[in-house]
Amino acid sequence: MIEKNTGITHEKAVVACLLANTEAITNVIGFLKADMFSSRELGFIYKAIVQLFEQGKRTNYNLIDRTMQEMDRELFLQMNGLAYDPELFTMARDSSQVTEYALLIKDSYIRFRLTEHLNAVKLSLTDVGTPITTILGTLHSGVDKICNDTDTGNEARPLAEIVASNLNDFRKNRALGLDSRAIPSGFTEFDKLTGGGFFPGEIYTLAARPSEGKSMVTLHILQEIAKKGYHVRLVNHEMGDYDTANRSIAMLTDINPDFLRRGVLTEGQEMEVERLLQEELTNLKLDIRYMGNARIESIVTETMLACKRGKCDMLAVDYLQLISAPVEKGGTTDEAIGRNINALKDLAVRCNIPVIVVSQMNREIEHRAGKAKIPILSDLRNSGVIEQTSDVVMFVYRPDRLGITKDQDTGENLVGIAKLLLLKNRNGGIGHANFRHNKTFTKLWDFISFNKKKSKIQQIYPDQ
Ligand SMILES: Nc1ncnc2c1ncn2[C@@H]1O[C@H](COP(=O)(O)OP(=O)(O)OP(=O)(O)O)[C@@H](O)[C@H]1O
Repeated sequence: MIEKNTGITHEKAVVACLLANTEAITNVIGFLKADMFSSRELGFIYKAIVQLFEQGKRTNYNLIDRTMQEMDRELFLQMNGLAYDPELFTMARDSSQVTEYALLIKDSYIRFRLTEHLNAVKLSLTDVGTPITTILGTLHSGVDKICNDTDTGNEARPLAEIVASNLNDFRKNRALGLDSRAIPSGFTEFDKLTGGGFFPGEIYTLAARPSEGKSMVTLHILQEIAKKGYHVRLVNHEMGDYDTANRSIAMLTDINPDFLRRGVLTEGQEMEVERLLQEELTNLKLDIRYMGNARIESIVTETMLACKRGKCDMLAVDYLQLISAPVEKGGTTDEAIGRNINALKDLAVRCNIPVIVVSQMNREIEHRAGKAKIPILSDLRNSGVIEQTSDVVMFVYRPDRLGITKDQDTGENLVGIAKLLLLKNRNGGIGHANFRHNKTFTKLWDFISFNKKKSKIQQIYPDQ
């Protein structure tokens, strides 16, 4: 038997959590449906919240009220909108419990549907005229329907359905004239190695020694991708918007970063920034978001909303260890960071976008003998779980920063050449991809096209 009051308490708790915390919806939307609520009114509020989320809108009380009015004015007036139950705004709302409560609602709903169904079957048993095979058939089909309606035990999809959806994708990509569904990084060697660049649904961990250039490489890649018309998003935990923008200016103009840091430019430099704004940045869809040590739920929700609005083809997070990672009782920091990177992987899959996550390294490499200090996978900080979850793990490696100016095997000049070392690639090749940088690492270039235009660039940057 369903205990109606217990059910209502959970329903109230879920709605109260969702009203208080807009991010909590991402925890429950995958399995909780409005008709699972036994309270018509609470189910209605939930339905409005879901609709807003599907439209990519961040919820607030006014918006929910308005949406409810639009959805069913009669019911809205009957219950007096969100004012229906003032307790919703005052009851204790521990949003960490929202998934648990929502699962209890789903559980109650299935029990309720099963009870209804079994009662009907029981009744037909008393009718000796109904063949037993019919009764058994009804029993099975009813249980099947409940499972289908609630996605219980039916989360898997038939292979044929998935292949058909892939086929649609193949056709769309060919019609668009694409070589690969991956988003090209702007580094030709990297794209060649990976089969096209960054693949939707995959997570790319980018690590390096301190100040080796992780943030610069990430920003550069996002800029190059945005230049191709993609809408990209950088969530920054380390650098404020002002500094990120200054790095972009330094990358895209010839203004010395020291001037930008001081915040005072010459009139000529101001004109250069003005030109940059008007000619290159106005239509560049690169969104920057400083989030300090925000919780992973905030990053996930904001990104999901941006994706639903068609405003996020790719996400980069700089950097993993600065995302808030509360350690559970008896747990470890590694487990907490593991939960964060798993949530980012899930986000990449659910939104079907590539996610770059910048990560720190541990100090092991500094203790290794020899000059080369070439990173290995176990140099990743919190390495186990990061390595397992990431589809690709790559390191920025700058030999000239270690005083290595010539390749020992090939004799190649390494000054101004950095490498992306791909040490893990679940679905593609591993190896290294070169790129170019100037002496101060304020500008990066594709290795291949740089070589073609080398003489021109050398006139401007003689250190190359
Ligand atoms: N606009 C700029 N202003 C100052 N330094 C810059 C700028 N652009 C590039 N650099 C140089 O690039 C180097 C790499 O910086 P970046 O922040 O990308 O490294 P990181 O590996 O992300 O660093 P951290 O370990 O601090 O996270 C810096 O040491 C700095 O010398």
